[in-house]
Amino acid sequence: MTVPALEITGLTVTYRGRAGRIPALTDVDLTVAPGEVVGLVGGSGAGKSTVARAVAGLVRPDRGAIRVAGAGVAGAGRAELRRIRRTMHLVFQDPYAALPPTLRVGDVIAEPLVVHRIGDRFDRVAQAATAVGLDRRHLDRYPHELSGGERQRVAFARALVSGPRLILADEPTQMLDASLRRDLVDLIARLAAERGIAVLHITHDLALAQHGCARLVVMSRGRVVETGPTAEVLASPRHDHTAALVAAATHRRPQEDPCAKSRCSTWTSAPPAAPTSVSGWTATPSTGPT
Ligand SMILES: Nc1ncnc2c1ncn2[C@@H]1O[C@H](COP(=O)(O)OP(=O)(O)OP(=O)(O)O)[C@@H](O)[C@H]1O
Repeated sequence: MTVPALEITGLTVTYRGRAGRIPALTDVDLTVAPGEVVGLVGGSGAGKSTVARAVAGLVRPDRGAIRVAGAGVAGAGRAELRRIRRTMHLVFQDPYAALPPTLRVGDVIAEPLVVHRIGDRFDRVAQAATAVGLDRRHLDRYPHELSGGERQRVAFARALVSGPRLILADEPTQMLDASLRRDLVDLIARLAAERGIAVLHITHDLALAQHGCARLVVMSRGRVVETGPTAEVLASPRHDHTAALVAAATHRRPQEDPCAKSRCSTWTSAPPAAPTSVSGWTATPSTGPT
């Protein structure tokens, strides 16, 4: 049997702060297979981001098990957690805040290679950039010199560069223009299919989930209330919360349907060819960081 890229069982998380105890997750079960894109949907405060934070080891669960490609996250020591983190990557919703502004894009993408002491940096960065459809000339620019859509592609190139088994994408389309959202979802689906990367895609947008996620996990108030193939869940929701989400999404369309705009297919086409002569990150490998 294939080992799931992500397997969560009985995950329970409580935040403790000045406001007291806030139960964020209760007995959450969830799996993502290699190459599968699973949409994690639910209303605001349902606990979706807390799932991603717990998987990344950023919040400590009260109980439950989290396994990434078979390795346990909860209770892992620092060295083991570091090793597990090499196999997964988080992409956040805000491509403006997530990228270090003082680094050139090539160095931004290379960061995980530096952190995890992985060699062949020049080639890996160039391959990751090409995979997300970035022109190599972007590598010498700074994040503020890119559009929002390009920055989010940089975020995905950085996620890809160390060869992860799992990408946790927390509302990655949220800050993008509607016309670019579906392009990003197509990119995620392609990366999963071509590279066998498992993706947990957290989103509010059911139209995007329908387009890019094979399976949905629906959360409400810290619990998983429904899960199943996306088409099935959306066509005949079994839980009231799912039905309400579907009704709200149906009501919003078609004005907010990102597919209504003509730029939807931009990223689905072949990535642009790399230029042959430029400087810095795009120069010969010997001048690039290693
Ligand atoms: N750092 C924190 N300290 C205390 N409570 C928190 C913290 N982060 C989140 N919460 C609470 O935990 C619950 C789940 O929050 P979470 O951010 O996981 O939900 P979400 O489904 O991702 O919401 P959204 O879609 O609005 O981002 C909410 O009640 C939230 O107020």
